[in-house]
Amino acid sequence: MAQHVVITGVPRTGTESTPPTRREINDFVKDVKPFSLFIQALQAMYQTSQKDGLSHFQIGGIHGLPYQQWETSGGNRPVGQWGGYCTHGSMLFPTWHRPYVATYEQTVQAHAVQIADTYTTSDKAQWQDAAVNLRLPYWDWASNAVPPSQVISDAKVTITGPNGQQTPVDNPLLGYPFNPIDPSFPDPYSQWPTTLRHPTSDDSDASSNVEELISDLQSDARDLRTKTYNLLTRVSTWPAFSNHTPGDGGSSSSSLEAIHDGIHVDVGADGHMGDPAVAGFDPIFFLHHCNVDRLLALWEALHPNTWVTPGPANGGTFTIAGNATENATTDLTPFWNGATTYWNSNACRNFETSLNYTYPDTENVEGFVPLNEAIAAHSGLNSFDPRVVEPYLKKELSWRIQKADRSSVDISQLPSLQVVVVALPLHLHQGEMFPKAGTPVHHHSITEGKPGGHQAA
Ligand SMILES: N[C@@H](CC1=CC(=O)C(=O)C=C1)C(=O)O
Repeated sequence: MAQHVVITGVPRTGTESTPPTRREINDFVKDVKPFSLFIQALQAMYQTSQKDGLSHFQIGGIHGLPYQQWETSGGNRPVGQWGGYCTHGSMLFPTWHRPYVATYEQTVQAHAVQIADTYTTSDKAQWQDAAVNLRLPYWDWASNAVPPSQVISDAKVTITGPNGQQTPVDNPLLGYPFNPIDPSFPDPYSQWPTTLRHPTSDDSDASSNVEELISDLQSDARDLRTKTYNLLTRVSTWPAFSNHTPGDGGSSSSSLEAIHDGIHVDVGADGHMGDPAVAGFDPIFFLHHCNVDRLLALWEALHPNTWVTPGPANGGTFTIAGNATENATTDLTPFWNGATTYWNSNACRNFETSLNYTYPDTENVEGFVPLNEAIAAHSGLNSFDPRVVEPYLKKELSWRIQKADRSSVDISQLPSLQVVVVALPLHLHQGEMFPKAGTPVHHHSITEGKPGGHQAA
């Protein structure tokens, strides 16, 4: 038995064929069930004792302060110059944050499942379903530089509670109230009872200056969009993509980490988000990093043959020595993936299968090619009966991939391609003008075993 929390992502239920989608925050806040469950799950994590490894405080504290061991990973004190576990300025910046976000996500979702079980409404099953499918929302700051009011300014948010009543509750997305303020915190963090964005002062009665926050994000909006576009379309090596240490033709401002740094500063200014030592305590950190992970996912899709290259640890972390070399198999501590092993970059490269989530942008794309006319014209069978057509198509159906410039692409270069044949039975009822469609029937044996054909799960 493992003596520590194991990061699995949200557990698979067995009934889902593709993993559920992480959704953009503007869309997410409008969907009553996931939003209500998310808010209540955050409340539960805030109420969990700060001594518990899965409290909001302890997960947030993996990143930087209190610079302590989490879930038995590493020793009693940092081995690198930086006391937190997060890897900054290093090749591992994008991939370290992947299991980190998954840690928060699996904890939120586990609470949501328990909360959904307490609903006494007639649509309880739908609440339970919403909990099973709940994933962390991401804040796509390249499209929507200013997050919705539920994330930055609403003191109260309205949720539908377990009795079905709409209830206004204190908004946990505005900040985390420390309970207590950790004794390791230096000034001014030792003064502030809650996380702050653009704090109005260093005193204990400081508040967040939301107008200033909005104004900073608005002035950065165009820049964020252009930089993100350039990142996806022009940056093509891992050293230049991954982190803000200039490398491989990259610059200190065009990498994923550099763009992400700007958001930290825009959101936090002199508050928690602006300082890696305490940024992980602000709940917006996880919406932001969910988007950083999405950009990694998009970049992976655009550069399927490029991945983590070896590089210096740049000062190290709680567990990584400052002069170490990191690569795709370096342990992403403290994220255990078993009793004695940790996640590494290779293990979480395919996030859909390893951590059980997807993004709207990377979900399966589906297209249909009707075969009726071709079968009628070429087969000479005089029938659409599947028993007649199936053996014919097994023998004759072929496909190839061609680019817009008509050059062909080797099918083995596109492992995700799946061609399947589906028959749609039509029934013409008496007196009706058009036939009604029945249930589609798959004929997987037609394409199975051929390159790009049906792949058994
Ligand atoms: N220190 C970064 C901003 C920053 C990055 C982080 O990764 C973080 O957690 C908090 C803040 C900068 O000044 O640009």
